[in-house]
Amino acid sequence: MSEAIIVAHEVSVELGGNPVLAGVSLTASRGEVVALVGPNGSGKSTLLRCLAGLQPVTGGHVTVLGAEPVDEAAFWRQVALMGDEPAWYPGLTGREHLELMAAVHGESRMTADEALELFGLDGRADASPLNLSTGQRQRLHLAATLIRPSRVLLLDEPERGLDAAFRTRLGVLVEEYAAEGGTVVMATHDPELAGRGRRMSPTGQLTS
Ligand SMILES: Nc1ncnc2c1ncn2[C@@H]1O[C@H](COP(=O)(O)OP(=O)(O)OP(=O)(O)O)[C@@H](O)[C@H]1O
Repeated sequence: MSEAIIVAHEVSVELGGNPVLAGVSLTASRGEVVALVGPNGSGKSTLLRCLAGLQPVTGGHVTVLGAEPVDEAAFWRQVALMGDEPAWYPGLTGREHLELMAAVHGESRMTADEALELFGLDGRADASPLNLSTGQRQRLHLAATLIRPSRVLLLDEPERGLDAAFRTRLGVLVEEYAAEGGTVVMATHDPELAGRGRRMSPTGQLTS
């Protein structure tokens, strides 16, 4: 039996007095990809935020890497979260953002130039992220998330803005991350991407 890296046990969350998650359980092991699927508003992002220690639970419990997730530096050194678009640094190019991530985290999984090539950004490496297209900015965000070492990858709709070819490549990258021993939980509306992992729904209903 593989090592359980993420355990959510009967997690409940209320937001604004409304139940958003009602007794959701999830386990993700080392080397596993779990895809959170379900309609808009079903609680995928909320569950991811619980796993990231950003959303307190009203019932149940969560452990990540054997401890309760906490919004602290030691936790984020092991856990990479890709959610909403980050605030890009004014005056830094795309390449410089990647160099910054690689330098700060150390032992990066690839160089900035390798990441630029892998994410199809080599032609726009010296542009400000703000001057990239929506899909190019999403690729840069993914590159910045995947260049750094981590043991857990939490992705919230990573396919947003990506063209079909790159969505397929993203699926391969996620599988490779897991094959290297990482654990991935990703919320997605893309059926092909969801098919890369074990599908589960925060409502417990899998429609297809
Ligand atoms: N701050 C908040 N206060 C009250 N309700 C909230 C808040 N944030 C989210 N919700 C509600 O919680 C529910 C779950 O939202 P969540 O963003 O987790 O869904 P989701 O499955 O990720 O949706 P989507 O597919 O649209 O991204 C929704 O009904 C949403 O309206």
